[in-house]
Amino acid sequence: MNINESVFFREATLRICGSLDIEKAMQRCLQYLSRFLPATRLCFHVYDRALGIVETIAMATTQNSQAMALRTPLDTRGRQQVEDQRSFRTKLVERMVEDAVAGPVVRQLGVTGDLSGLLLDLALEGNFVGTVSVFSEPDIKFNRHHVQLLSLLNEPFSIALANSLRYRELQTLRDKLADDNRYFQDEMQKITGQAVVGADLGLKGIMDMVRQVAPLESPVLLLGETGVGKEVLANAIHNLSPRSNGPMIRVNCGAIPDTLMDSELFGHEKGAFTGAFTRKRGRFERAHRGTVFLDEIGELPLEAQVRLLRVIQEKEIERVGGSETIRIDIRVIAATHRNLERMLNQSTFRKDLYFRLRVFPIAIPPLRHRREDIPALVQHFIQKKSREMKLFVKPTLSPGALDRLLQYTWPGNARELENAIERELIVCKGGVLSFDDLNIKSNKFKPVPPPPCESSQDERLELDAVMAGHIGKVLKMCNGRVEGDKGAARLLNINPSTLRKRMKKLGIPFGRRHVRMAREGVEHGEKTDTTRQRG
Ligand SMILES: Nc1ncnc2c1ncn2[C@@H]1O[C@H](COP(=O)(O)OP(=O)(O)OP(=O)(O)O)[C@@H](O)[C@H]1O
Repeated sequence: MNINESVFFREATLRICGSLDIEKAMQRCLQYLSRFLPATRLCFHVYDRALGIVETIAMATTQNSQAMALRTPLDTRGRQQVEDQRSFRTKLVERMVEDAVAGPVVRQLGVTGDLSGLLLDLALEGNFVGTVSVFSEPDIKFNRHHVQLLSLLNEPFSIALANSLRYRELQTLRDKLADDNRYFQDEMQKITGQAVVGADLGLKGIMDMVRQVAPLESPVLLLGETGVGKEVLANAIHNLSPRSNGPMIRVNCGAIPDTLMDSELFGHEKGAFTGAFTRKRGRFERAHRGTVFLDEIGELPLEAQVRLLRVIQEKEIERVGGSETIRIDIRVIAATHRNLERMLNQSTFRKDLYFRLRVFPIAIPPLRHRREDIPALVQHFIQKKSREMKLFVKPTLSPGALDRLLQYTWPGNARELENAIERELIVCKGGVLSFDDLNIKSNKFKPVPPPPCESSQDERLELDAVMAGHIGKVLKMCNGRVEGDKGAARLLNINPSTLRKRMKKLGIPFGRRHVRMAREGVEHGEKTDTTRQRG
């Protein structure tokens, strides 16, 4: 047969390099080759020199093709033959079954019959990549002419095999990453999926709200002093939501330098700025199909607030230095210990963003207003810290220790309690915990110091106290009268029965009792506050 070698080369190359799907490429190529050679099978193999193992990574017939990882160990003779043949590029094997290398491979593949074979060692830029083998039809032998024809395809076969190996490696890495990801998500789940201590006591009302909002897509704004458990509740919302199998990505808005904010949140393309050596996905992109937890949202600079608003509204981002718009499916939970309303007035927080985030606000009370949670939190932290510190004997509390803990006002909330327990475990070396060092005397029943931030937390969080004080003042002005033209309800512009309900809830006496107390000069705001602090 007269063959135009350049046409043969071009057509075979187009087929073997025409698809990243190596199975498809091999089958198309074999179908073409079989017009010129008595070829029935085409295989790619790699050789592990250290182990003396031939791995067949794909095999095609003219009807089908499959990727595989079939490993054939060679005996000493086979290994020696591979070494001896290193300098040969193409080899004609008259009878495959009798060959020290091809024989075991053919048997491993389950191919029978008296076949001859062509083996072509593939090299790219001087490096050995693997081997391609072509099996003949039974009882038909390849000849020198076939060897020469197949040798023309060394380079395209090498490229195809190298690409396929790279692709396979990428897939393995991708599977491994996905597996790691699943593992870490599970581990995170174990850590973050922790029970919310106090869920049935001091945080009962809060947990009711969490359960209400968790199944929805609505943004949630968690408010509360530092260390009060905002992140714990953000995790609880995520874990109870339909997105619980997706990622929960936390962004500490106060910890990212302004200059890195955009690239951290939205990611960047390779070369977008000095030091951007690779493409990086931002936190929003990573949170796709999950939840993004924007902690310390009050710390976000104004410019970043504008961009955040756009992401929340349009659910799409652009990486820094990129032009592609990427759609993202995220649910947003934000948290802050700051007084956002005051920040609105000071124009340091955008109104539009505030109203977007504040769809479902949850204000978490400080620990001093839910002392009933302290015993369970103490046990929880003792267990957690003992585990972390690898203490095998569970430490116990000395008599009076719990009382001391209950009397303290915990300006740093659960986090401060956690730290106090860790400190005590270190000092007591895992023995009996007494908390003698806790400065309770000076702290006991003192007004709670404002948290270390520019806003007054108590002012916002003790809304009930403010409300009680205001209602008390108006009642005084109205001589204790609730209803009528000169009643407090009219001045407060609410329905009298609503006012009574609220007064009852806030513990404000009405009727004769109120008049008597007012005469005695009892301020409702103070009364409510003191009651709460001791409660
Ligand atoms: N109800 C709770 N149950 C179990 N652990 C809690 C609870 N509340 C707080 N903690 C623990 O206390 C520590 C502080 O909680 P967390 O980080 O959630 O507070 P935060 O309000 O987010 O603080 P910040 O405002 O400083 O970010 C964490 O170790 C957390 O696990």
